[in-house]
Amino acid sequence: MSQNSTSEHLSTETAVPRETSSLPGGGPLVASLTLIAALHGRRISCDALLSGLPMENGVLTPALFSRAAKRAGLASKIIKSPLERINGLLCPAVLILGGSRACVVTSIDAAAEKASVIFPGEMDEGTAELSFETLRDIYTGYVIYLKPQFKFDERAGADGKRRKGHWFWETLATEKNIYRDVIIASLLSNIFAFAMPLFVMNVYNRVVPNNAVETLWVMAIGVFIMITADFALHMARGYLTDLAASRTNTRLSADMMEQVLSMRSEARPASVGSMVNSIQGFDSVRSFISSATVFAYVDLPFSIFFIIVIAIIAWPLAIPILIGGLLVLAEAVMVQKQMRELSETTNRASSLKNATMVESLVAIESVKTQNLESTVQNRWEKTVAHLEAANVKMRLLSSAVISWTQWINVTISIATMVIGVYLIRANAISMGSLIAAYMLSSRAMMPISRVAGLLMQYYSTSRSLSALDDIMNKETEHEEGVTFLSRPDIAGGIQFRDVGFAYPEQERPALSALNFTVKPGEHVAIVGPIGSGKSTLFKLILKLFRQTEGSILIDGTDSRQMDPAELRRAVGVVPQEVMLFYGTLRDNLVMGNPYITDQALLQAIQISGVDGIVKNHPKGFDMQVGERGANLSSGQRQAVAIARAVLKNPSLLLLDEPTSAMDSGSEERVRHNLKIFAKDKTLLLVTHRTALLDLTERVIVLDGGRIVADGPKEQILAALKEGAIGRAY
Ligand SMILES: Nc1ncnc2c1ncn2[C@@H]1O[C@H](COP(=O)(O)OP(=O)(O)OP(=O)(O)O)[C@@H](O)[C@H]1O
Repeated sequence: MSQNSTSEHLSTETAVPRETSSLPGGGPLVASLTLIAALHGRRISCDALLSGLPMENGVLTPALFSRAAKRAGLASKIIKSPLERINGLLCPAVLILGGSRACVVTSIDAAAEKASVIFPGEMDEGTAELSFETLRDIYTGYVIYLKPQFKFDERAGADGKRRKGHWFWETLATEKNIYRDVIIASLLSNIFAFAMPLFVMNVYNRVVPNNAVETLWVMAIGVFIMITADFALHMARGYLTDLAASRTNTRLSADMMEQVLSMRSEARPASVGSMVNSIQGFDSVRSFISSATVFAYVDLPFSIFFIIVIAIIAWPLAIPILIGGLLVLAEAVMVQKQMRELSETTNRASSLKNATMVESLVAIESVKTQNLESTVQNRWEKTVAHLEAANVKMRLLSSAVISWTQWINVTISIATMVIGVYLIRANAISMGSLIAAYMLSSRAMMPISRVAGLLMQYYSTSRSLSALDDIMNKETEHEEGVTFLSRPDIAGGIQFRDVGFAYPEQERPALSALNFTVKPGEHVAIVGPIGSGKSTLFKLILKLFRQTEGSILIDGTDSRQMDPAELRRAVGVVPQEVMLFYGTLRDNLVMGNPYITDQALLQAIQISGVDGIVKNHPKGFDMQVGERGANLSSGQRQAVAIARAVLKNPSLLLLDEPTSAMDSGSEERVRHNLKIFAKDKTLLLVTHRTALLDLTERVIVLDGGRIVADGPKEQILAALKEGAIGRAY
C-alpha cells in the first residue's frame, strides 16, 4: 500500500465532527417500542431491540415490529382500526402515522374524541392531548397493540423454562389453523373415497341385474359431484400445506440466521463447514412438513377404517391387507437400526466433506503456496468415498423397502381376488362387493406404503433436527430474562479487576489476574510477545468472549450488564485481521450506518488513507472489494478498517496492530492523523511497531497472559531496552 506524502496530513480542525455518533437509529417505530417497553417495566436499548434484524436503511419497518417487540418480552399485533374503535384497555399502543412516523397512544376517550399521545424522539416526549380530527390527518389506520409476555422467574425452575416450547414445533404450531383445515379436508376426502367402490358395487349388484338405467344416472351424477369435490379438496389441501410449510420455512430460516448471528463466541462450533452442514440439514426437516408427509400421517387412520369396511363386506377379504400392511410396516421398522447407523455415518461424513471444502476455499492461496493440494485432495476423496459408501447402502435399503412394498401390494391384490372368487362361489358375496373390496384395499394400502417410505427418512430427519436443535439451543448474547443497562454513550474508562480467561476447551488460561485501569481520554499501548493475550484482551472488552474470572468495568459499569450490540456500536475497532464483505468500497465503509454524511466519509478516508485507494481506482468509491475484501491488499484493508472505526467517531478506540501491513510512509501518515483524531478519545493500541507508540503515553506489557509491566511510556521502553522486564520484548 502506498499512499504518498505527509502533505495530506489532517489538521485538528478537519477531524470528524462529534454529531455523527448521535445519528438517528431505528426510526420512530423503535422509539415508540422502547417507550412502551419502559412503561411495562422492561428497559431495553434500541441496539438490543434491533441488532441483527434485516432493517431497511436502518429503520424498523412495521413488518419487523413484532420481532423487535418479542425481544422486549412483548407480544404485538398490527390491526387496521379507525380511531373510534381503538381499544383504550389495550393502551399504550403504537399508531402508525403517514410519512414513516409513529406515536404512542397512552389513553383514548372515544366519547370525547380525544387521545393522549407521545411522539417519541420528535418533541420533548411529553404527552399531548390531540383530537381525533387532528390525528385523523396523520393516522394511516393501523394500530399496533402490545401485551407483555408472561415471564417465569428462577423459582419456576427448569420446568418453567421448558414451557417456552420447542423452536420447531412452536413455529409449526403457529400454522395450526391451516393444519386444522387440512385435516378437515382429508377427512372429507377419505369419506368421498367410498363413493367410487359403492358406485361400482351398486352398478354390479343392482343396476345391471335389474336394468335400472335411471338409478345408474342418479348414482353417476352423485359420484361425479363427489369426485369433483374430492378433486377440489385435494387441490386445496395441497395448496394449504405448501403455504403452511413455506411460511414456517421462512420464519424458521430467519430464526436460524438470527440465532447463528447472536450465538456467543464460546458456544460456536469449531468448524464452520460442519455448522453449515447442520444448517443445510434443515432441507430434510422441511420436507417433513411438506404435503406428502402430512397427508401420509393424516390418512393413516383411515386405512384402519377402510379395512373395517372391507371386513364388514366379508371378513376373509380383510386378511390379505391386514397381513400385507403389517409386513410392510414390519420391514420398515426392522431396517430402522441400520438406517440410524447409516444416517449417523452420512451426517458425520458430509460434515467433514463440507468442512474440508470450506476450509480449502477460504485458504486456497495457502493451500497452493504450501503445496497442500494433494493432502487436501486426499482428505476430500477419502471423505467422499466414505460418504458415498454409506449413501449407497442407504439407497439400497430404501429401494429394498420400496420394492418389498410394491411386491406386497400386488400380492394383496392377487390374494383378494382369489379369496373373493371362492367367496362368490360360496354365495357369500356378490361380484360388486368383491370389486368394491378390491378398490378399498388398494386405497387402504396407499397411506401404509407412504408411511413405510417416510420411516426410511425418519432417522436422517431426526438427526438433522437434533443437529439444528444443538445450534438453536446454544447460548446467545441476548439471553431471555437478562435485562441490560442502556449506556448508548460511553466515555471510554476501562477497569480490569482480577480478570482471568481461558478459551473454551483450553487448559491454559490466555489471560490471568489482570488488574489495570484506563482513564477516559488516556492513550495506552499494549505490547508483548506473540500469543501473550493482547488481542484476547480486546475481545473481552468487546464482549466477544466473557471473562472466566473477575470483572471488567466500562465507565464504572460491569460490562456484563451492558448490551453487547450497544457497547460495540460505541467502540471503534480495527481488528488484527480485517474482514470486508462483498460489495463496493462505499458499501463497506457505510455498512451498518446508512446515515453517514459525505463530509464525514471524506474526512474518514483522509484520516485512514483510503482516499489513496479511491483516487487510484477508475471506479473510486464504487470499486468492488470482492469477498472478504480479496480485491484489496492487506494494507488497504487495514486502511478501510481504520476509516470504518473513524466514521463511528467513538469515544473509545481499540486498534490491534492497525498498520502492520502498511509501508512506513502510509503508516506515518495514519499515525499523524490518528494522533489528531484520537486527541480527546480513549485509545488502546496493540502494536509491535515502535513508530506507533508515539500515539500513546502509557505502556502495558503482557507476557503469558499476565501484566509484567505498566507505566509511563518512556520508563517502560527504557526498562524493556535494558531487559529489566520479564521475558517480554
Ligand atoms: N480462538 C481461540 N481458541 C483457542 N485459543 C486461542 C484462540 N485465540 C487465541 N488463542 C490462544 O490464546 C493465547 C493468546 O492469544 P492472542 O491472540 O490474544 O495473542 P496476541 O498477544 O494477540 O498475539 P499476536 O501478537 O500474535 O497477535 C494464545 O496462546 C493463543 O494460542
